[in-house]
Amino acid sequence: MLGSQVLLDVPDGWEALATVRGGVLPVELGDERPLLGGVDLAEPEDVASLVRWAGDFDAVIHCAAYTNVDGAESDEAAARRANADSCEVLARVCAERGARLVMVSTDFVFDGTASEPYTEDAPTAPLGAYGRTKLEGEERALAAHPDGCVVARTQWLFGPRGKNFPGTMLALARAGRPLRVVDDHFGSPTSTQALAPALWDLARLEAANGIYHAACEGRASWFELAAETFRLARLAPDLTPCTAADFPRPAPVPAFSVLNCARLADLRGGPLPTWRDALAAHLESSP
Ligand SMILES: NC(=O)C1=CN([C@@H]2O[C@H](COP(=O)(O)OP(=O)(O)OC[C@H]3O[C@@H](n4cnc5c(N)ncnc54)[C@H](OP(=O)(O)O)[C@@H]3O)[C@@H](O)[C@H]2O)C=CC1
Ligand SMILES: Cc1cn([C@H]2C[C@H](O)[C@@H](COP(=O)(O)OP(=O)(O)O[C@H]3O[C@@H](C)C(=O)[C@@H](O)[C@H]3O)O2)c(=O)[nH]c1=O
Repeated sequence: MLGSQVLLDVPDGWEALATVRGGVLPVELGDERPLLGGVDLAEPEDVASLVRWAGDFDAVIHCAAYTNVDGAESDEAAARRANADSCEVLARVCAERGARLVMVSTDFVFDGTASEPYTEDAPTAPLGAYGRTKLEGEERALAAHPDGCVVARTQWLFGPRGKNFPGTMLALARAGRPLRVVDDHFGSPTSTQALAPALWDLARLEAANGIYHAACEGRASWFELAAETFRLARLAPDLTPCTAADFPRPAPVPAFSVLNCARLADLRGGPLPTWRDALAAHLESSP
């Protein structure tokens, strides 16, 4: 989901090369976008060949990951490979080449017991395998490339391509399904369209270093996000709030993971848009 948006938002003066693991390219991006298939980013040989083939580069924005939060509980090794091994492989290559690495991470590195938005230096304590392996990726990337690695932690992503919560809600509602949605977990829904330019800034701005929280402004429960999605889409499904306990899932997840994004706003001269504005823009462009 996010990687395709980053590729669509290449800033003026930059050229980008994107990779996918399978041979199938996201054709809707257009044939002219430079995409390379068959690259496993956790495989040092694949990355070494890629770099030999691509030549000099200034930065890598690492969006690939194992994002099936529940699936990671029963296959942590696969999650670790995608979420941690790949970060170290890329960090080593970037360090050798003097290039910057921006790696995308998650609010799930926190345990969700806070009551105020998490700052970058708040203690991490992931509850499940997805968050644990993402945190390991952060640590291994920063250790391998201390002077040139930037970690961008984001959360609750939605966007025009790929599986995302507002899209799931719209599909279920259009299928006429009654919906019960968790109303006691809170985060900041964030659009890939708002986030991608911020990731490019983290890659471009020499002043950027260390960890940044990068999410849309404002907070919501999943229920509030569903309700706003239906309001904007002019749908009125049978929607009922429930607790997380009413909606059991394999992975333990944080109840409150709102991120304090002041550090990124200082760097860029302003915050990302509110999640409500970002959701409206998303639904206007992909109804
Ligand atoms: N979605 C969300 O709500 C959030 C996401 N994030 C982070 O943002 C980033 C982007 O997430 P999102 O766009 O949702 O991810 P997606 O799940 O949509 O896409 C992840 C991509 O990574 C690829 N991938 C996985 N392992 C490898 C590998 N070893 N080598 C090459 N490619 C690989 C997958 O390929 P394949 O199809 O072959 O498996 C897939 O195309 C991730 O780092 C994620 O952890 C952070 C917070 C929230
Ligand atoms: C489909 C459905 C989900 N839910 C709840 C379950 C869950 O708590 C919440 C969101 O469901 P998702 O499957 O989108 O959640 P999940 O995949 O856990 O979302 C997370 O993904 C990873 C990659 C991140 O990094 C996080 O920031 C976060 O976005 O909605 C309902 O309450 N009712 C429903 O009908």
